[in-house]
Amino acid sequence: MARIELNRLAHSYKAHPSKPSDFALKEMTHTWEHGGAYALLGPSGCGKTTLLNIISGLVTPSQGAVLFDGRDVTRLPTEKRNIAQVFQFPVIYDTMTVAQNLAFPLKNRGVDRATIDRRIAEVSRMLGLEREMNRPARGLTADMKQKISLGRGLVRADVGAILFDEPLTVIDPHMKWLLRAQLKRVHEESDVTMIYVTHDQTEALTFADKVVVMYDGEVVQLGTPQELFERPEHTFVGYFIGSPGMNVLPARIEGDRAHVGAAAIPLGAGYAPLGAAVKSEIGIRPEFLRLAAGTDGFSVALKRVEDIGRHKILRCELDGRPLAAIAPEAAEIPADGIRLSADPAHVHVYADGHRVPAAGRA
Ligand SMILES: Nc1ncnc2c1ncn2[C@@H]1O[C@H](COP(=O)(O)OP(=O)(O)OP(=O)(O)O)[C@@H](O)[C@H]1O
Repeated sequence: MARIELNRLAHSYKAHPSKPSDFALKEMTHTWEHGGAYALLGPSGCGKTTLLNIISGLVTPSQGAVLFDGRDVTRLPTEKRNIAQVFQFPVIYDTMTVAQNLAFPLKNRGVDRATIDRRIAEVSRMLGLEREMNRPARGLTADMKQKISLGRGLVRADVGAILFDEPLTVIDPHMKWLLRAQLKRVHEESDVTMIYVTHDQTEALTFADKVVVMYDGEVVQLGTPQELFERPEHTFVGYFIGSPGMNVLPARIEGDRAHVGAAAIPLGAGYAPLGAAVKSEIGIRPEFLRLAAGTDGFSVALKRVEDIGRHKILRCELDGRPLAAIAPEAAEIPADGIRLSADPAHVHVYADGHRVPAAGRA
């Protein structure tokens, strides 16, 4: 188990970085609690692998420190950090059997035979590899090889953290679900800190207790799946998480009203003026919009209705911008124009992408 602290950490691959865009990782300070299951989530190029490699010791950061349980490990090589790693593609020995591959990290550290046998039996059961144990790794499918890689990551009981870099990329979709559920169970049983890199929100939300959302070299939010859903701290989080993502609309904020074109949308509380220089927007998740009766709410142009079984997605436009709303499966959708209303407690205000706290609301 390890508590991982990132202290004013930043990294540039350039020798002489001079501007923010030279940094693959912009300055961040975070503590990741021991025993937590964290997912690093973000689009390609946002810096996830760079951050993971700094934690594992493959990359030395150009600024700041990494501490494991209070000990500065910034300049320690990977093998001195007491971590296990699982990469995107299988890293196994083709000439060894499955059992020998699983035993390798333990044998390497001089663990006794009885413990090795017990651990590889546990891990093989967990991953459904029992029947393959005596087969040579060569010739196994990519799926199977990656399971062995996962097993090698999980086999040591003494590691402080296990780092996974998109470990299920080569696994077929059905098996992905099973393995993710197994990893979650392993985490619950072992209490080891796990950090799991992915660009897939489903993978992140089903695996992690805490999701670290990265965008353009920054951690834009670190929160539980529910926090990311209910209170996105950045428009990117709102847009990236959820299906469909949060509606983000340019808006003029006046006290407790947001004006989008002709629509005046009530906010949950009053806001101080944002200033003319900032890009002011509101964010409303489709789940918090509903069909309004009579003259309630605001008028939108309905473009199409998608029936996805559990509910309907109303694809609308407000002031020429797309706006999605979720309606119950049984809802009658009027053909002659619709009005929507938003739950004011779930209308967020953003200045230059960052959520603005309301006066009187956290
Ligand atoms: N060894 C390197 N040398 C120079 N630039 C690099 C190096 N590795 C990554 N970068 C750059 O740093 C930025 C962050 O890359 P990184 O691989 O950390 O992102 P990522 O979120 O893991 O992306 P992906 O999901 O595609 O792996 C990108 O602009 C990338 O081009």
